[in-house]
Amino acid sequence: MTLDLIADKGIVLLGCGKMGSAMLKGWLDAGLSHDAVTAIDPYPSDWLKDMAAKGLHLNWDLPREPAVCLLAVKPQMMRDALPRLAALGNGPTLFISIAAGTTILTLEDLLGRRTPIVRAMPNTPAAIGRGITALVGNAGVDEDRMALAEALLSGIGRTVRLDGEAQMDAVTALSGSGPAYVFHLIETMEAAGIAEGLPPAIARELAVATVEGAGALAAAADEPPAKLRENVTSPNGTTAAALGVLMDEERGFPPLLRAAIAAARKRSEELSLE
Ligand SMILES: NC(=O)c1ccc[n+]([C@@H]2O[C@H](COP(=O)([O-])OP(=O)(O)OC[C@H]3O[C@@H](n4cnc5c(N)ncnc54)[C@H](OP(=O)(O)O)[C@@H]3O)[C@@H](O)[C@H]2O)c1
Ligand code: PRO
Repeated sequence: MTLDLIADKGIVLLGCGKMGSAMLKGWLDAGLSHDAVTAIDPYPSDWLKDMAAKGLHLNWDLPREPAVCLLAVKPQMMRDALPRLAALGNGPTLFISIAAGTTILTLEDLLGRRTPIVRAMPNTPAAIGRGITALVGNAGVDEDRMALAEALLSGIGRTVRLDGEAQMDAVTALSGSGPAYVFHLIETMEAAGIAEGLPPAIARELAVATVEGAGALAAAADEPPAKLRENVTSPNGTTAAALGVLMDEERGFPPLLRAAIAAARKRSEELSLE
């Protein structure tokens, strides 16, 4: 089973907001044909309407037996929205849900127990092909369908297979929500630079390029992030002065990030019950 199957039988997106659009943009940029895509969204964005003008099927009838249905509505909307696709359950169509918290069991209840379902957690850098998506399948997902899900999701970045669904709440808290933490880091670095006297445009450029470069170096280097941090830190220098604040075990990054990611994980668990 390859991506040719998607080109041939089509892909349906249920919900095409921020994350659905980020993924769709990544696939279209990677060469997926517009007319292989059916998007269902009650209030389509201008971007989605532009894609429809290029051949995407917007709020059309469903294809008879699409290769994939991507479920990208909010978790709270899933029970209202999913019956629209229920006729495709218990068949060959692979369902991929990216909804935070919504469990495979809930999706099986709505679509049928024999439905092949992959639960996946992507992140928004997917829009430029630099996302990372963790995925796990139910018993109906054979190796061919898992490979199809990985091939599709690797079109928008990296993929990682989980050992079990129980890991998904922690993944959501770390990499699903994670880009927001990094964007907030950029915002606060920029604001701190301005407070120290830099013009706003220069502070923004320095903050974005520093995070971009450090992320790329961490991804490319053989050394762990701790060694890369040490390489920046001259004895009794400027970095050591800053890290004295940031690495404080009471008030620095370690307790702050631990609390933030625990809060996100808890919220993901709660969403499974809503
Ligand atoms: N954003 C992220 O970074 C991210 C990352 C990983 C996973 N996720 C997951 O992705 C899902 C979507 O999140 P999002 O941030 O993209 O939210 P979003 O921007 O609100 O997108 C959801 C889309 O679904 C539409 N919708 C609402 N009811 C619908 C229905 N009955 N049928 C079809 N479409 C319907 C919404 O339209 P209206 O706006 O008009 O209501 C909206 O365009 C969530 O389950 C979230 O947990 C998000
Ligand atoms: N955005 C979704 C949320 O905030 C899920 C991960 C990223 O709930």
